[in-house]
This record gives sequence, structure tokens and C-alpha cells, in this order.
Amino acid sequence: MTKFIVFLSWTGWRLAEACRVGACHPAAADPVSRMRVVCLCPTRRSTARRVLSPRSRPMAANSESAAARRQLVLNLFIYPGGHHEAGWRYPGASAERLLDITFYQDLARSAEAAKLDAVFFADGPALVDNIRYASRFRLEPLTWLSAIAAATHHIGLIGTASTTYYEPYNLARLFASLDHLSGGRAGWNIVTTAVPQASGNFGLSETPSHAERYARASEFVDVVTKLWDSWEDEALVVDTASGLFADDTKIHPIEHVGRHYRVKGALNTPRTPQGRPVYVQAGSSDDGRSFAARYAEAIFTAHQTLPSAQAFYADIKRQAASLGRRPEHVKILPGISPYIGSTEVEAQRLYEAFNDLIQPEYSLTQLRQITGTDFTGHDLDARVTPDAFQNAGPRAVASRYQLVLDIVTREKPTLRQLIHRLAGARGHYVSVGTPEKIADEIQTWFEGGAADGFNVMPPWYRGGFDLFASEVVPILRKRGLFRSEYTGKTLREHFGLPRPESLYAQTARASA
Ligand SMILES: Cc1cc2nc3c(=O)[nH]c(=O)nc-3n(C[C@H](O)[C@H](O)[C@H](O)COP(=O)(O)O)c2cc1C
Repeated sequence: MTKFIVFLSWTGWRLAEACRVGACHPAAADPVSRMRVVCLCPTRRSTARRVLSPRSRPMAANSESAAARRQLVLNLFIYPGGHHEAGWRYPGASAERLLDITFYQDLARSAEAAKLDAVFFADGPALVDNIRYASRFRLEPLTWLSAIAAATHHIGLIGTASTTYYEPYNLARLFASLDHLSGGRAGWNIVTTAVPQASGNFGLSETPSHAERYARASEFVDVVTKLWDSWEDEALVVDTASGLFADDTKIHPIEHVGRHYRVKGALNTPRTPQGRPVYVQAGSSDDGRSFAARYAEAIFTAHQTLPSAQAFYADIKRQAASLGRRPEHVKILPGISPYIGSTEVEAQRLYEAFNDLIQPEYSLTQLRQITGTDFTGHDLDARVTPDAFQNAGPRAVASRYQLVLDIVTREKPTLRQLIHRLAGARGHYVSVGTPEKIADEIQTWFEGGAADGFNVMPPWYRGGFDLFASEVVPILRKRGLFRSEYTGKTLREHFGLPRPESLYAQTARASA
């Protein structure tokens, strides 16, 4: 017997749109979640008219062209099974295709068709605890992004790699290769990795301290920058007539000797189309912020409230400017996880449908990892108070810990409410509502000094992303906030970032 799920999925909303003109449709199978829907014509007509006739927002002043106007950055953050920890269980989530590269190539092509800036892959050098309940295995970013590069032409490719668990020379080669093979679309999300179980996979008896990780990260970025610049742009000659392949006077060993690394160089790969991949960064503590202000060209960050995001945004822009950098060359990109419905009620119901699928064993594991407190066996409907987190230890300086503490202090949730808050997007902003409402929130953060764009984190694939691309992006485009066409080919061009001059060219110019 076909199960009728009353709440309206996307096709149902489309049907509701048809309802507005009075033509009710029989129940139809919804290709997104393959749930059968019933179009509630009579009750929907007024709702449909209210919801479906998009409220006009003040359009961009005609005199100001979209191209001249500051453009929103939108990346699709790809996570196996979706960003909600139970996303893999949601009907229509294609759980059987979690390791199917064609699924991710199709998703990236859809993101490219929507003119998004980049696809974004996280990474973690260890198996998460309690994998038994959540699709939290890791797709190694560089290999999967290389396959996506072959299936796309414009969209950027941002992969995460940890300075704590890589070697500079290898990382420089990998990202240089991704930039070459993609025609200049590579971005490197620089992380220092806080998860304690990673160190055992790399022969370390303990996890380096928070401060030590950032000290290493700074030297690491200095080394890879020298490696990416070790070939001057003119070094590669390839003159078949004369037989000169490369001008080795323009290839420079870096001879780096530092506290953490000794690297002779030069890199064994020519300088790349972008010169260097785009430097993205994720880590929001004080150390993380000063590191980001110094190196990052884009910063992935987690904020639950507009004021918190505004304070972070202002701080980073101020720090970057004080280092002589142009603040507009540092893009602040909070995560946003959208739950989209044709009415607020339906969107809320969708959000609750996901939370009904969570398995608290996994959620409590994540909470313990972030806060150091094990709530196993605690009453899920009892309130959580800040003094419950006595075992934070070194985690206390990590931004994710602070974020959870802020939620508990601000909202006084029960344990169940807290794990629901975190289940959606691990502490990133969750936006539940109609496409208009979600576009309003994006515009408010973008114009309110809180974000230069977002890493979009759909609760599930594909439906969660397809709804965002088909319903929210057009509203943003209509408001003049987001591109209609790519105007560049490289990720730097999408982000409006300059191609960096090599260190040698800078030195030569300075001494000329
Ligand atoms: C938004 C965000 C995303 C992150 N993504 C990753 C990741 O994919 N892999 C990883 O190893 N660490 C990741 N981290 C952890 C950071 O690399 C860093 O180790 C941790 O946040 C501690 O630094 P912080 O206190 O400065 O945030 C992320 C952190 C943030 C804030």
C-alpha cells in the first residue's frame, strides 16, 4: 500500500503552484524524495498565493550593474550522505550511492549549472567514533575532486588538508596537480585538525597542543608558498626547435630550514594556472583568527547568530587590514544548512523529520568529542547547563567548544534539543523556511557585515541541494546578489581574487 506522506515535498509545492490556478492534481510521486504527496488544493490556494508570489525585495539600484556590485560567494559543501547526521537515512537520499563517483560528478555539474563558485570537501585523518550510526566516513578530497574536475569546466574545487598530518612537499605537489589538471580551479582548505584520534594514525604518541598546531601551520604555509613559487612563470619554455624545455635559472631550490620542517625544494611541478591554489582556512579561535588574517583568502567558519558572525567578520577584516592586506581579499564564508519548504510549517516539519531519524548514541559521541563531557545515560529531556562541561581540558580553547557553550548559555536547551541543534550541521547555522525566508537571511548576513558568502550544507543529497539551486539561487540572482553567468575561468576569478605574483618576481620588482 503506497504510503501517503501528507507533508508537501517539492513536487507537492509545484503542484500547489498549479493549485493557485485552481487545477488540482491527483497525488503524484515526488522525484526528489519519491514520497507520494497529496496536493491540498483548497487550503493551499491562499497559502500558495501568499508563499508563491515572491515578495519583491528592493532590486539592486539599476545604475549599479550586478558585475560592479559586490557578489555573493556560494560553495556547495559535499559530505557523504548529507550534512544532517541522519541525512543518509532520509527517503531519497541515495544512500546506495555514497561511494559512486558519478553521483558526486552529477551533483557538481548541477552546482556548476547553478553557477556556484566551488564544491568544497572537508577531510579528517581518522575514522570518527561511532561510525555505526552515521555516514561519517571520509572521501579523500584530492582524489574525488580530481574526478569531479574531469566532469566539470568552471566550478572551483576546494579540498581540505591538515597541516598537522601532511608533509609540505607532498601537499604542494597534490594541490599543484589539482590546479593544473582543472585549469586553475583548486582551493586548499587549511586545517590543523583537533580530533584526538588522528595522532595515533601518524605515529604521534599524543596530539600536538592547539598552539603547537598553529605554529606548525604557519611554517607549513610559508614552505608550500615558497614551493609553489619555486618555478617562475616563465621557467617552462618547451621550445621543441631549440630543445630548451625549461629555463632552470628561473627554477629556485627553496633551502628551507625551520623549527618544524627542512625542505630543499624546488617543487617538481611548474607554477600553476592560479600561481597558487586559493588559500581557504577553517579554525576560529584567537590563534585561528590571527592565522587566517595572515594567510587566508577565504575563511570557512561556524556561527549560530548574526551578531556572532558580524563580530568575527569585523575582527578578521580589521586584523587583515592591520597586516597590510586588502580586506575584500579575505572572504568570510559561514556554513548554512537550509531546510526548504513551501511554507514555514512544512519547512519545520521537514527539519523535524530529519531529527526524528537521529540515533542519540552518535549525537552524544559527537558532543563528547567537542566538549569532553560524556552524557551517555543522561535524561535526554533534562536541561543542560554550562557547568556540565567540566572536562573540556584543551578543547576549551577550540572554537567549536565555545560554540556549543554559547548555545547552552543562550538557549538553555534540554539534552535532546542540544543534540538536535548540532545534528543538522555540527554547529553551523541552520535556516528553516521558505525560499524567500532563506534568501532574506542570506541577504541580511551578506549586506549586514556578517558574510561574503556561504558554504551551503544541504541536509541530504540530492533533493536538499536541488531545492536550494532551483528555488533560493534564482531569488538571490533576481535581487542582483549572485551571478547569472561565470565571468572567469579560475576559482580566483570567481572569488574576485588576484593571481599572486611569485615571491621571486616580487623580489625582482622590489630590487629593480
Ligand atoms: C568551520 C570549521 C570547519 C572545520 N573543518 C575541518 C576539517 O574538515 N578537517 C579537520 O581536520 N579540521 C577541521 N576543522 C578544525 C580546525 O582545523 C581546527 O583544528 C579546530 O577548529 C581547532 O582550531 P580552532 O580552535 O581555531 O577552531 C574545522 C574547524 C572549523 C571552525
